[in-house]
Amino acid sequence: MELSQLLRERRSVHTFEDRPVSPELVMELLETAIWVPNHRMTQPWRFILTYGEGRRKIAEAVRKIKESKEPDPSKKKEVGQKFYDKIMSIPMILTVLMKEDPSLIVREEDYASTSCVIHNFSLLAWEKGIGLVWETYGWLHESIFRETMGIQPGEKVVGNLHIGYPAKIPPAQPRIPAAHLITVFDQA
Ligand SMILES: Cc1cc2nc3c(=O)[nH]c(=O)nc-3n(C[C@H](O)[C@H](O)[C@H](O)COP(=O)(O)O)c2cc1C
Repeated sequence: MELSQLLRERRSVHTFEDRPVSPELVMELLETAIWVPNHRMTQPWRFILTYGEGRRKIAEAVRKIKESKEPDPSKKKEVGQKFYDKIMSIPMILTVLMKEDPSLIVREEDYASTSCVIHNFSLLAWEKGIGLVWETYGWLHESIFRETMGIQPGEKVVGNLHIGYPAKIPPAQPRIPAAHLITVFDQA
């Protein structure tokens, strides 16, 4: 597939077939995805790959978080179970972490590079028929989740990528043409 077609046709995918994704394939794609521009070559990223029975760790952590936040005691169990089931319905989750440099400038550059890794990975996956969505829900920053995943102080959770074979591909969301957003200086 032409790169331009791949870029235009990729979508964020939210619902997946009940079909496993090969961890070997994901690792192979990730090895290519990390070839991003990276000022100072800090390579600040780290990844946690969760699938199969491993998903129960995340599902249990989310259950605890959601139960603790539900004010109505009669609804706690139901709400916790809903989020537990949601996590268990996702074939694979890639948690993307980034070392947070004390310098704001370096941190911003590092976040830009890590975002490039994620998008590279997302395009490579799409080329193989695998969909994903980059999720940044609030509970990524809860201590229960961090402890469950062994996330160290000074590591930023950039996102959870929900990965799987798409059950449904959402329609494209329109983009403002770049031509409407560009200022050109071509004369003195
Ligand atoms: C930094 C970032 C965070 C995102 N967080 C979420 C999220 O928490 N939940 C979600 O459904 N989509 C999330 N998305 C996906 C966007 O909603 C999606 O890219 C956008 O709707 C455009 O759709 P498309 O990717 O199919 O073109 C995120 C995307 C980015 C780049």
